[in-house]
Amino acid sequence: MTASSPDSIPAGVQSLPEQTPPPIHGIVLAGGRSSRMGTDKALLPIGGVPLLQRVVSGMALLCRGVTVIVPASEPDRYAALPLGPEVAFAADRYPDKGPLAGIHAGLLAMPAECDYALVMACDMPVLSEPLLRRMTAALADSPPPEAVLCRGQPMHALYHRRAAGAAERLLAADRLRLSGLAEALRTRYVEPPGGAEAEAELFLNLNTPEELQAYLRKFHTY
Ligand SMILES: Nc1nc2c(ncn2[C@@H]2O[C@H](COP(=O)(O)OP(=O)(O)OP(=O)(O)O)[C@@H](O)[C@H]2O)c(=O)[nH]1
Repeated sequence: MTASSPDSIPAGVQSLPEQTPPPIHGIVLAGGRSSRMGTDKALLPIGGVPLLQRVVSGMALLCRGVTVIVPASEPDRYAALPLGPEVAFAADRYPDKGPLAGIHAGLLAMPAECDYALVMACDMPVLSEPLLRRMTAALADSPPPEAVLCRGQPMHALYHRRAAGAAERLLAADRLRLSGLAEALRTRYVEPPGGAEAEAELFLNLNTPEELQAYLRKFHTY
């Protein structure tokens, strides 16, 4: 290539600019029974703010809009929380089928401008921008993945809106394991930033009073 050839890179530019990552919608699962916690996990006060509100605020900073997925029997469960105008609610279409039903409903409710969603659980207090960047970089693969998971973690993961079809087939067959969704898709796995030892902290979720107490003690967020 000569300096005057039509496809030459202009002087001073070392490489072509990186592709702009596609807009990512945020989906937060907030159904479920919280039976191990004994009280609604979404409303646990962390530093005085309900956990769902904290998760949603973090997602709103990183995502193009956020949808909270609630049980079909209680569509207004969190309507009183001040979650902000960019936050929508959608209800499960398969009641009482667990997180897979929440992912399915979320993917069907995505706005047209986004093809991928970041799926989080309302009981996961840690949202990692470096991990999200690593996952969105994987979307440039050819062919593009239908899901990007950090190791085998089905939450804090990206799913293409097309994954709703695979989720629907699994739900119809009553195959509710979340790992079944990643297995049914063209899934790309990435490593956690900070290495394998960072995984437990990144994917911390608060299921029991003991886990909540340990989290509050560690991060001083009473
Ligand atoms: N939309 C939706 N979200 C769900 C459903 N079941 C669980 N979730 C969410 O998925 C995430 C993981 O849920 P789990 O901890 O496995 O289940 P849980 O019912 O919340 O809690 P346990 O009763 O203690 O098992 C949490 O964010 C839940 O709010 C469901 O049926 N619908």
